[in-house]
Amino acid sequence: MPLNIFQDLDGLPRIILTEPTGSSAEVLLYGGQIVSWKNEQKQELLFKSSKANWKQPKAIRGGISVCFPQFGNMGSLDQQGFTRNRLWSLDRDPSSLPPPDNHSSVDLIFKSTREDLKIWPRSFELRLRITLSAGKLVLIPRVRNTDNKPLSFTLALCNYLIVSDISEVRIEGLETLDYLDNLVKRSRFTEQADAITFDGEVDRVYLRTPSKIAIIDHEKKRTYELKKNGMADAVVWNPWERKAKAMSDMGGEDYQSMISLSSAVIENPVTLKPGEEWKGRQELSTVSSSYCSGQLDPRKVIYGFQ
Ligand SMILES: O=P(O)(O)OC[C@H]1O[C@@H](O)[C@H](O)[C@@H](O)[C@@H]1O
Repeated sequence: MPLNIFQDLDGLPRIILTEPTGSSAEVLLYGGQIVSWKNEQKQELLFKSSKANWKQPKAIRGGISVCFPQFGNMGSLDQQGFTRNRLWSLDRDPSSLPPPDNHSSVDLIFKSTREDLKIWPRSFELRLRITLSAGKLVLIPRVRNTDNKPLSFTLALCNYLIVSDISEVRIEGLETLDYLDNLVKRSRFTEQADAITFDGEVDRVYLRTPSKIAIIDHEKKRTYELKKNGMADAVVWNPWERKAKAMSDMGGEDYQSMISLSSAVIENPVTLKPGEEWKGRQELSTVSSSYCSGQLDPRKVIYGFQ
């Protein structure tokens, strides 16, 4: 059965993915952005700002967006690159990946237009496969160098997740790692805490992280697991109150119910020879936890101990 593409009231073509247990996801062709992921109980898992601007050309504040070919302001392009602010297409030939399941998977592609080539004169194909299954959302980004010279890029899958209260959330899996602190001119530090907790603005690029990171939300009794391959780094961001209030597309109190944890390749940019392809993978899932004074051993979540 073909994919359903809806043109909603905002005029943004969107694709709805569903799967038998009742979970669903919504994907916009604009930016290849995932704007909704609901679990079997129809609870939304992806944060969207209460002041999200659904008008192009800016990406919507929230969901999951692909920042390419530049992370943040680490280059001459606009913040987070330009592909999140462009219209993508359905990829009818996602060759080298097995055929998608039409209900629960979609393949998207972005290729630069003539105008884009003026901003970044490199020829490439950026692909994204989004697959929904019971309790899981899997993203496979791919980049092919279709130019006749080498292509270098940084990339991030910027995930905005809903949490009950940011002050009560812990991130496990990043302890003892080095990070670049975007709030201190990207200075390098080593994480000293047992877990990342939040009591103010955080904007850090953790380097060479393990492939599994957990966000433990005690109040919601929910743990998000992020598993990633091909993307060595992870970005943790929460703007906190002052910055949130200064942002035109973020509600002043929204920072309390979100955490942004991104899979990224930043420290060592990818360089592709002509014709070469890079592939990454990110799997997001939730584990419900009945955490109560130490019942949940976070090491089980991270390392899978029984
Ligand atoms: O406002 P943007 O471009 O979507 O970026 C939001 C944030 O995204 C994070 O990933 C970056 O680390 C932050 O530095 C940035 O402020």
